[in-house]
Amino acid sequence: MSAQPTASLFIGGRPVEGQGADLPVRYPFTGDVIATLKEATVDQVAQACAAARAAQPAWAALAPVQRGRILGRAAAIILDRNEELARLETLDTGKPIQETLVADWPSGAAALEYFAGLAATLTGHTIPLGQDWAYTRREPLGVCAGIGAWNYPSQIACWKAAPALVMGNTMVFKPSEETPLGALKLAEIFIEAGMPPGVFNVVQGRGQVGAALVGNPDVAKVSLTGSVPTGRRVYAAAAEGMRHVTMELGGKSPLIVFDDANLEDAVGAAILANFYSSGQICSNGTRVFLQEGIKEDFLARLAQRLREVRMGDPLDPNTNHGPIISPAQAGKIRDAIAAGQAAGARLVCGGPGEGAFIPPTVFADATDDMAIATDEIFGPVMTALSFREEAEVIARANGTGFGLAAGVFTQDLTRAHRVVAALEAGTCWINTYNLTPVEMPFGGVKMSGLGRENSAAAIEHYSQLKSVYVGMGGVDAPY
Ligand SMILES: NC(=O)c1ccc[n+]([C@@H]2O[C@H](COP(=O)([O-])OP(=O)(O)OC[C@H]3O[C@@H](n4cnc5c(N)ncnc54)[C@H](O)[C@@H]3O)[C@@H](O)[C@H]2O)c1
Repeated sequence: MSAQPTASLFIGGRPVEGQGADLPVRYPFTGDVIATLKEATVDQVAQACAAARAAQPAWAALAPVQRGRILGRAAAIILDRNEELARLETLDTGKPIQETLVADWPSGAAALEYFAGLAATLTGHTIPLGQDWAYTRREPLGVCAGIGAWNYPSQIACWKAAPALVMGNTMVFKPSEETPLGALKLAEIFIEAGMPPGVFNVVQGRGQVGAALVGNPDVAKVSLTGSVPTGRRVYAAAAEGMRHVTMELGGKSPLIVFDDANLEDAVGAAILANFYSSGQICSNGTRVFLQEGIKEDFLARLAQRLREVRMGDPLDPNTNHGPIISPAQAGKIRDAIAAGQAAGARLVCGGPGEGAFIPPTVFADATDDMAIATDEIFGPVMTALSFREEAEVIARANGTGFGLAAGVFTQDLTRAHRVVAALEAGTCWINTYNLTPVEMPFGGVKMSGLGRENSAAAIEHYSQLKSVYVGMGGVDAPY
């Protein structure tokens, strides 16, 4: 099984071979090497940034509707080839094909379509000042660097490229070293859709290639999806050059289930909030707070439904739980499971699993200070905590440095909105979980990040305002 691309990088509208270290790409299910890429050297990162800088003025000078049209064509190509692209995404990530067919490229295409439509609506304001007046121009930032995580590689590339490009910026994108294949396809599709060379470039490599990109003097903005420790480093490096940032980082989000909730729906949401994509989702609600009266019923029903999980070959359409991205990540998840057991939490179901697979794992009777309740595991591990009262659960839900997402299950309308208003999280769900339509802003507060992706809000993070004061009369100088 091979997924070898034409070349490792994409610079100035064409595939270019990397001149750096080898980057083997393994299919997480078998561990087989399906492609061997080469990292970009620091010089090649600079070439990609120079190509993006050279392409930017002409790209920005197009009418917005022309840029939108190209993004729209790219979305149509993606949707047309969704099956082939989903297969590649499954090989790259190990995620079940039943997920990649609906959640990865289709979500990327939706972002391209959304921002394509928004393109022609982006305007400044006029400000009346009596005789004089002022206006604002919403202008691009220049070259934007995008850096991705491995869990949703193609979706992340599209979510970053769409608002950036539609605003007249150009981009150099570095996918995660674990999942380098999808972004190269996106670069090809953009060219096929009529995008000028140099508008979207791809470089490959590990953290130090990302660092070279962040520090490149041509780069005006950095948008990172990754962990909090990486986010801290990238934000600090970007600050050196006063670069704009968007930070989509990790979480340990609360999912609060009150005793009046529809139990079956809440159990379903807990499954989606913990085990979809083998739990490798930033916004997962991994601290599930259960009101005391329903705790045991909830856990019993959850364990029952989890028995129906089908782990196995990700390319089998019946498989709904795939392998973990890498042996290193599986090892970290197993360490977290062992720490939960050592700390005395009750293992309701699951456990360390075998090889690349870790089954849906549920801990109960945990306390807020256990590592399984404080640290992001980024795997299929849910921690159930019990609570008595609303004020108590709000305080405990907020008792974390993270603030990416949160969910509330209750039939009480006023309580749902009251609790959500009190939660320190950038993205909240009431009576559902983990839905991230392109129409809705997505992002975190506190250590989980800065800026927003998706929706018109994303445009603010890929543009800057120029204010223009227009004098309509004489100039009255003091001397
Ligand atoms: N908020 C979100 O939208 C979102 C979405 C998906 C994943 N995540 C988070 O991502 C993490 C998992 O992904 P990961 O393990 O790939 O994250 P990571 O932080 O290890 O790596 C993210 C990216 O940053 C690059 N990188 C590493 N060091 C760098 C440096 N010094 N300078 C520039 N780039 C550098 C990596 O090569 C990779 O491309 C989890 O914490 C998860 O919650 C967040």
